[in-house]
Amino acid sequence: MDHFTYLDGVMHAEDVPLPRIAAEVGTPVYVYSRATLERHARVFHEALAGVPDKLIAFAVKANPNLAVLKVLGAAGMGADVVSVGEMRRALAAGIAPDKIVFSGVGKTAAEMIAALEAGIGQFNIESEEEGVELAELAAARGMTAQCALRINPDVDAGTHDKISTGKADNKFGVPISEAGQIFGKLAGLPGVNLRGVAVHIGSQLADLAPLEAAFEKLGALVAALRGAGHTVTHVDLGGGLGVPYKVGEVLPEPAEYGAMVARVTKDWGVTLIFEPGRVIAGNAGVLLTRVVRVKRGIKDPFVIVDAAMNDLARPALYGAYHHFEAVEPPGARMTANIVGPICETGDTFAMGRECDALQAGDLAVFRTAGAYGATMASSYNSRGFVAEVLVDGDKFAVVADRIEAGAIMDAERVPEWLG
Ligand SMILES: Cc1ncc(COP(=O)(O)O)c(C=O)c1O
Ligand SMILES: N[C@@H](CCCC[NH3+])C(=O)O
Repeated sequence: MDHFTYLDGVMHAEDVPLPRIAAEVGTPVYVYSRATLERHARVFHEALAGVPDKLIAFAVKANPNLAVLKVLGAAGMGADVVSVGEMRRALAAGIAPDKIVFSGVGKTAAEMIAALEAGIGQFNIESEEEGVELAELAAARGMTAQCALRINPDVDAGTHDKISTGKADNKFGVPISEAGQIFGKLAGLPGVNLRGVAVHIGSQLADLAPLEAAFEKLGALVAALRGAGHTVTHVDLGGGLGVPYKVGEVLPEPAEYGAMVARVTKDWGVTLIFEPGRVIAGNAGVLLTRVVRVKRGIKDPFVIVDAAMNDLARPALYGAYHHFEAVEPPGARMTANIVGPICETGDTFAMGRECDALQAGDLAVFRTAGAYGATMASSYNSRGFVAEVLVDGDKFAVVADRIEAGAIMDAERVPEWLG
């Protein structure tokens, strides 16, 4: 049961001390553990031992760092991508095109053409309109796109509203009530081989019941489609398995998820596709930061760190909890507001949090930052982009350079007529 514990991975399983990384690379910096990424890939794979025919495609959006993708690709994973940019990254990391699945509600014609030309394994079509357009693009090129139809099963995943994707009023997939009719229409088009269905109901799921409900609905749909004379060979069950963010928090283990999937799908006779993101990368990374100063507050002091909402957006965006602790715990504790330097009150990681007693200059980490961390960074307040480091036993490498604060990008122009 140690797959996602906090105290191994970057902080303890690797031999490179975080203070050395801070000294050599500077802070803030994301630090990922190769050993933990590989272990999570293996644990997830082993959890699905009861599923004979499968593709596990890492959700690139969770962590598109090239080195991370390379580690996961070498561990046997394919890629779930939602843009041509993610597709290019997966390919550059050596992931074979036929192990790439393209999801997303707004694929442009240019993106679909690029993915057709790259020969990706499957398009997850999110609407009738998209299916018709893809069919035309493929047929015009004498190609056949391998496709699944993404279904919106109208199941409440019980997660944060902003990352729920399977309720009827969410923008994803086609309503399950119309799925049979839309499948029939698209299956008849030249240019597509509609070979299955797909579902993804949301992220950071703390309970298997909504997933099971969605999968049951999908199973019934597969039976109905076959009853109507369609061939169904592939079903994509998406991602969504949650991870613990709080010490001691208990979430469904991958093994429990795998057992449920094997039970629900045992008679389906299809290749199953999985798109895990957070469960693979979340607890394989931390955001390493330094305390700039501690400011007296009316109630609790403000611990001002050099990381901010532009580096780790989840607390500001979803009110998300990230465990915060000193790299070298002083023993003493304090209650503090943990904030970044950005000029918005939203740049707050935690209010009234009990944590290690920290002083200016101390190093600390936000845990569980390997997924939806660096990938959601921005340069707001002209802070530049955070660096990323991969640790592997007794060595480490910078795998994404810091873009310095206030850097003027090649892409930026001041028109001559401004004088
Ligand atoms: C289509 C799709 N697949 C996979 C994922 C990965 O989800 P998670 O990181 O929760 O496993 C997402 C994000 O929620 C998604 O939108
Ligand atoms: N960005 C979200 C997850 C979104 C999942 C993408 N479908 C998070 O940080 O929790």
